[in-house]
Amino acid sequence: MIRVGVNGYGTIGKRVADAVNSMPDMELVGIGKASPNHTADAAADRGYDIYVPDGREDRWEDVGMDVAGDIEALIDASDIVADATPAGMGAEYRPIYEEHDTPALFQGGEGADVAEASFTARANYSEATDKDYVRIVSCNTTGLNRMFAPLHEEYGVERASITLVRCRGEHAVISADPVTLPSHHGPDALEVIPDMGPITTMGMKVPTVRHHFHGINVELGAEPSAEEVRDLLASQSRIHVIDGDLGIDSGWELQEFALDRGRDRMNLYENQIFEDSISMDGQQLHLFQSIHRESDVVPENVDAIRAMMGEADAEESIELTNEVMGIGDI
Ligand SMILES: NC(=O)C1=CN([C@@H]2O[C@H](COP(=O)(O)OP(=O)(O)OC[C@H]3O[C@@H](n4cnc5c(N)ncnc54)[C@H](OP(=O)(O)O)[C@@H]3O)[C@@H](O)[C@H]2O)C=CC1
Ligand SMILES: O=C(OP(=O)(O)O)[C@H](O)COP(=O)(O)O
Repeated sequence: MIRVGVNGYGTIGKRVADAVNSMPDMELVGIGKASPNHTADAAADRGYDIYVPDGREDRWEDVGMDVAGDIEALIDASDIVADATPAGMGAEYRPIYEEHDTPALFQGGEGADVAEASFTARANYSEATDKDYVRIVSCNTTGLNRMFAPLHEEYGVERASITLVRCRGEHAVISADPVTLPSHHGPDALEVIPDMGPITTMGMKVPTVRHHFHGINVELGAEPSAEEVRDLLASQSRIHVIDGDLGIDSGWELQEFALDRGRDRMNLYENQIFEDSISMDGQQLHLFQSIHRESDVVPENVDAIRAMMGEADAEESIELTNEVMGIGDI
């Protein structure tokens, strides 16, 4: 059994904790959380032990919530920690993980230099084998890498130009995010698949929630038909090619789709590629895909834990994770 601590129990951490807790080869030691709010209450209801930053115990006791110890106790009790603290805080925690000699994996809000490798299971699982510090790239970059990896293996990705429309749920404006180019996604994709052609990514943000959209243009090293590309992408276990007849064209429809399929927390772990958008013009591939920002990195966390612990190869880990989480059942 791999004993896993999940430090940070927000959007990503709560999903990673549930996934770890459901794996037959893992034991969830507990979760790290700062404030004793409703999310903490829900974690306690799920039976998760809660560890809090040193010095905060009184706040929890004041509202009658049990604390199992401080975060350093969580780190000590764990074989590995999945860090899902707010962007940038993982880098502050890294020296503490090192002091406790506990390997850790980080999320995409951290810079590449927080870890020894950046990770997407489909693309570079073995890069994380026996490493102590690994970064799961962001939700958008994970979605790009899952698409790039089979295209690059089959045809070669000679160059790509991607427009990312990122859901940010903030003010009712559309903005460049950031104005400078490229956004971090292209460089991060190349951290994972370094031998692809230049990748230019342009980020925008819009005031909506849960689902990012990507307008994709990839120049391939061959001229397959749109049907061949469709079949290749549909054969990937973490890509769902949405049948055009289903009438899905928005993040709202995708949320309904997830709920109707009984997905916990509206999770859609798979890239959602719109079948009717897949087009080829010579070597140029165009398509639209959507990424559920809250959940696509969750199976990647599970696989990275196995890779870092040297417990399984890529195929074994991905298959087990998919089976337990119901990935590919839609
Ligand atoms: N949100 C998303 O859709 C995605 C996020 N990511 C990345 O995942 C990481 C986590 O993001 P997200 O889940 O959104 O973050 P959230 O803000 O939702 O959650 C952060 C968690 O960390 C806890 N926390 C705060 N301070 C501490 C501390 N000192 N020690 C331990 N825990 C602490 C928070 O507790 P409390 O609530 O009590 O303050 C909260 O539980 C970031 O790197 C982000 O960029 C990647 C893909 C998608
Ligand atoms: O949506 C996200 O997080 P955030 O909006 O909570 O910062 C993910 O971290 C992915 O963002 P990005 O891949 O566009 O950087």
